[in-house]
Amino acid sequence: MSIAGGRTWNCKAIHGFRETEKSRWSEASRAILQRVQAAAFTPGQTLLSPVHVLDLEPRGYIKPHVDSIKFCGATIAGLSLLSPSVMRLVHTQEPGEWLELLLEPGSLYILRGSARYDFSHEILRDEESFFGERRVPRGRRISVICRSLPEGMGPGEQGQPPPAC
Ligand SMILES: O=C(O)CCC(=O)C(=O)O
Ligand SMILES: [Fe+2]
Repeated sequence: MSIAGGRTWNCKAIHGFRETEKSRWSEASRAILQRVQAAAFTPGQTLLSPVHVLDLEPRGYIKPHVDSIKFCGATIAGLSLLSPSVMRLVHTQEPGEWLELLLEPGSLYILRGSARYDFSHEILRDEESFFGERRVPRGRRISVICRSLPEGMGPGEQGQPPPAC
């Protein structure tokens, strides 16, 4: 399955989804992407292009993973749209060290530093979607994800496999 013209990546971490890579945006969307990029990236970082758009169905979820360092650099910035969701970060060496983020529609999360490399990230499935005591019912969720390229990789050398695999 793919969104208009998109390429489907077969990824084990993500369930109940379709996705695409998008390089053409309306002027209004470009302005939003520029704000995201100004907030999340330093001028020295080259961005993976095009932008990754992920459409998770209400029953869809993302299992814990660390984006591949082969294809994704030091920063991941995700704009979370439509349904609220809970993102959980768990330390890969110390599973008792974890935190959860409530991603309200329109919120932006930025994974960099330790959060990028030392913690896995996941989006909880509807049955487990709680933020503390608060139930966060899941509906369709769309995320728009900007990533930096691995250090030293030029725009022409971008790898093809999905960062989550
Ligand atoms: O949907 C998101 O916000 C995160 C997606 C993700 O983790 C990935 O594509 O690697
Ligand atoms: Fe990821």
